[in-house]
Amino acid sequence: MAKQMVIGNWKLHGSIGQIKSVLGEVAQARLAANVGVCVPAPYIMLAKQILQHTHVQCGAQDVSQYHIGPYTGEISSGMLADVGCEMVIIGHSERRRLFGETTEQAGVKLRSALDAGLFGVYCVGESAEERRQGNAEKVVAAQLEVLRGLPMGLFAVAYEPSWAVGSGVVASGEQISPMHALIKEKLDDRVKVLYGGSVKSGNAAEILAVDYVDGVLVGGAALSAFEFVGICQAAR
Ligand SMILES: O=C(CO)COP(=O)(O)O
Repeated sequence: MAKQMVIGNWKLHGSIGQIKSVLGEVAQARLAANVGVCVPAPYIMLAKQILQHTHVQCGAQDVSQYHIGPYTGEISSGMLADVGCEMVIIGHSERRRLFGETTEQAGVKLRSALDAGLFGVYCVGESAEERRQGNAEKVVAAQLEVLRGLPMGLFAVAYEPSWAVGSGVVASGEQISPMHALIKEKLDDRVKVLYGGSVKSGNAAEILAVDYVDGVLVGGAALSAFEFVGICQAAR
């Protein structure tokens, strides 16, 4: 079986000092897993430099749907590729919920990222209310619609139920496994499906052993070298 993936999402955290100390330790760890770190955009080049002699890839957390032009504040996929960025998270629940990003926009962003040669990490997931109403599968299926026709192998899907993100509540194997199976069934069984939501070094081995889990997308625990390296070491 191909190596499981562990991707860290730093969100709006970090400084030059913190990037140097955490990624410096990650660089020393000689990780066997397929690892990526998605840092805030101003630190991508620094992260690249620190991780240059490792297999750890560097990523961004969002990208513009536009390539070039009068779009103040935007960063294009071409610019990310230009500074050595290798992957990008797209459609994270925080982008959708807090910044009103739509599935259609996320689909355009993903296509733009793939065109620039970036690996896409496309996030899907339901809210607590949507799960309570029995609509989790329907919500995720609708978020997958924009992936139709995309070539496999150039992106992964991250299943991150928003109620598990930053809450300390991890989805159970009984919730994760059928959702990952559904995602593979809707797309292609070769698509890598990662789980995200309160993954820590202490629960990573259990989550990574769940059927149809090809890796994890890690938020808070990615800010600690001890935690993040522990999660990477749990990957098979
Ligand atoms: O949103 C996440 C990763 O993208 C998950 O965040 P936490 O690991 O902090 O729950």
